Amino acid sequence: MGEAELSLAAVRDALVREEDSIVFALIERARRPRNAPAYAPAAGGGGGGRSLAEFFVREAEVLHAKAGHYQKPEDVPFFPQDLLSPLFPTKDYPKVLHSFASSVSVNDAIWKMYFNKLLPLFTVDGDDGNYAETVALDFACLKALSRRIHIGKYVAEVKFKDASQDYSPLIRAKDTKALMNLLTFKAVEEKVKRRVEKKARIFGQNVTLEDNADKQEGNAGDSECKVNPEVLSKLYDLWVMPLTKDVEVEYLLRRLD
Ligand SMILES: O=C(O)C(=O)C[C@]1(C(=O)O)C=C[C@@H](O)C=C1
Repeated sequence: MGEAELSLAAVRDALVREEDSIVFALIERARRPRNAPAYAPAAGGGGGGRSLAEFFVREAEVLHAKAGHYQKPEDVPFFPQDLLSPLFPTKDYPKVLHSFASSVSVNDAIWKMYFNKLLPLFTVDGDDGNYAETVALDFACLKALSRRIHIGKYVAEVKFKDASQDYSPLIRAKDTKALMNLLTFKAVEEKVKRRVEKKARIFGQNVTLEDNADKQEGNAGDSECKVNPEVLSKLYDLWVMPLTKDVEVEYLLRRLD
């Protein structure tokens, strides 16, 4: 995101676009059952006692970093300590955020939320043995969620630039609660929840060529959807938006350093 694109409308558009990636990633993961053994600490097998899921994400991030990923402040690795510099030339992205922006991360909270709370809500109990495919799908979900949530850094920068006279005293006073209130727009949050639920309903239905007046796009019953639309609204309400706001506050608290 460059300086010219840095307006609240543009950043909110970026958040809207990320909703599609999150909904599709969840739909893909929901094709597989829970597959609990993929998350249990593994004895042997080259994972050093880690679960297959953790092993996969660590190794995938090493590859992604070598290829030049994680250069932008919104692309935050889950295991930054393992990463090497890119092996290929990377583009210099315009630096529109404060220099500490890359170190703002809530990925530990995203990791716990995804595996402990979200996964049981949208996958069915069961084990089909497709563990490698399953953890690759988890990685896609984690990446999409993390990216969306860390775009909060840009939201915070725009809000600060637009009203630095309101934010600066709260930042100096380290008043986390007042900062949280100032950056919260309840009406926007309601719209976001309704929109993601609708996207899950539309993207998650089976599309056929049969002419059936009861089943026009957007009218599929929730039980026919590949991911229950209410899970999306809950995910955003309980975790995605609160974590985005945590990123915003964390960024703002250091904005005057
Ligand atoms: O759109 C904003 O103003 C944001 O800060 C983003 C967001 C969100 O996560 O979607 C978070 C806080 C606001 O209350 C509304 C929405």
